[in-house]
Amino acid sequence: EVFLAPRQAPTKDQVAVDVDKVSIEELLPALPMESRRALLEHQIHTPSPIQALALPHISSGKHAVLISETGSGKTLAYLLPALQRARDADEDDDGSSTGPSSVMIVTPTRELAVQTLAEAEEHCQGILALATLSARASWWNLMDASVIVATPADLLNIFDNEDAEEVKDLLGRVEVFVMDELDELLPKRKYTGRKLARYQDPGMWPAEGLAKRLMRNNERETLQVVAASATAYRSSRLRLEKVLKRDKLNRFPIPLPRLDPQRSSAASLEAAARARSVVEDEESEERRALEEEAHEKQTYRALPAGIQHFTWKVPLSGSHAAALSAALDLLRPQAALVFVCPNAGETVKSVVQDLQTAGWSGADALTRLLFPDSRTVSGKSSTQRGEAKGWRSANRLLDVRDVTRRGYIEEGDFYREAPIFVSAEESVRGLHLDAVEAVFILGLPKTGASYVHMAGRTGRLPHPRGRAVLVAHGRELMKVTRGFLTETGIRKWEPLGWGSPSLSDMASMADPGSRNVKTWVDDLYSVEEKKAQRSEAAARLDAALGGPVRRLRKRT
Ligand SMILES: Nc1ncnc2c1ncn2[C@@H]1O[C@H](COP(=O)(O)OP(=O)(O)OP(=O)(O)O)[C@@H](O)[C@H]1O
Repeated sequence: EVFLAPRQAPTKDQVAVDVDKVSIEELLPALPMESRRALLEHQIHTPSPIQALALPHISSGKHAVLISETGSGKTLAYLLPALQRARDADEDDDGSSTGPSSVMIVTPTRELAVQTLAEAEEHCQGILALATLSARASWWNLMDASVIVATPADLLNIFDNEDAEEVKDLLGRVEVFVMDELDELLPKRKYTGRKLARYQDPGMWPAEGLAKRLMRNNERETLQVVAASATAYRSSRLRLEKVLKRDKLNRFPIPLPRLDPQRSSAASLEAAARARSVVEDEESEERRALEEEAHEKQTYRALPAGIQHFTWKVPLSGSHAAALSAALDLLRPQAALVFVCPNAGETVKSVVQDLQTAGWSGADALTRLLFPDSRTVSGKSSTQRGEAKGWRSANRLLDVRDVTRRGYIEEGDFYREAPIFVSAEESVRGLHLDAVEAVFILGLPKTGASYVHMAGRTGRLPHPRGRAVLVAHGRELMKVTRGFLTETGIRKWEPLGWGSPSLSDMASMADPGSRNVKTWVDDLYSVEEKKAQRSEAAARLDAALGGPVRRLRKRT
């Protein structure tokens, strides 16, 4: 019944944005007018906990690894102070020998780069020269840019075709280097592409190559490194630190200061200040033992508390898409994201087709949009092939953002026309789509971290409520609900429903005039499927015992 209740209006944040004594302006006094206006437009008044910690820390030029829940505003937490620092550096610049200062932000996908760029543009119009993105940018755009947002492989590819001196010039201007989604940029696994990395040793990720090149070519004393992710676990941090340790100018304190509101009781500005000194103490601390990571994972909550987690059990013979359709009918989200895991036995395309058949006219694919080689350093031919694709996807992403913007979706819209975007995990890493009220994950996610990033596409600020539904077979569900506990910090997945009706049934149910969802879900699943399952179980037992159970009993 809970799930059939009319949708509740999102209530104000319960995810502890209780730093309401402070405002972002107080934390960043030199915030320019454009930024203030942009914040007001997005109804951003009080900083989120990570912002309360990060804004003063980063604007003072200190390095940082930002770790906080998905959708908690990490982007603004690094963007606002980074833009500020680039401006300040420009003002201090006595001669024009070093040229203007710039902020370089690298992301694992072009889509995320497009989104971050759009956010940066809102906050720096007219103040900094130009923000740009390598995928579309010519070399001259890049040379002029104050903010560069791109994937590391794109940047390395562009650098490769240019004069080394000019590249040195460009890198020499970088004042703040940001790695968004650190664990995706520097994953634990090794790069095992068919082609050897052209720039560095085999096994190196492009982000590593870029960081090394930056350190070699940038002589600024004040060069600042910031990394961010909800799941920046120890292994990714160590990998980054290993690169930074090699800096000839010794600019980076190891371990890097870690900003994590959950580890500091940042409930007020005083607490945030206390937390900052905790962080500074940490800089001098010895590297911790390996158990720490286990402990960290155990106590760490990478997803906001406003997300409810559900399971939907698919029978072995049933289809995930049909189960998804039934689950959608129960939850009726304003907009939804669906992830198809590789082991689900279904593809994005087939799921979209099945949803369309079942009457979900708003279903559409949002996948394989990303530049295919954006994650590894690779050969040129694939780069060129990816170029056009990358652009189509980037533009499409902006359309998708509009479609899912709250306010564009009329409350009264018939729920079967709601936008439902079907995708694969990596395409949507880090993206913010506003009205996504529910996320459906079909099949078994690879790791707890990938569950976190998929489920984290809902319940994001400023509407921190959402639902994540894992649609999978019984065994897979068990694996998740038992095995992912430590990585996700989720204590319980509530069962939402089970079974998968035939798609033609779903289609006939798509008539808005005749919907008593609860009744037909009960009819379809509870009675018929349960009966079928019971006889199936009996048959299995028979087989295990070498004959029908009842007859055995009769004989004895
Ligand atoms: N202080 C705030 N109050 C309300 N909304 C905010 C605040 N800060 C950011 N937001 C909004 O929250 C949304 C999510 O922010 P953002 O994309 O930066 O999350 P994130 O922490 O980077 O998440 P992820 O880990 O999934 O990448 C954005 O649309 C942003 O406008």
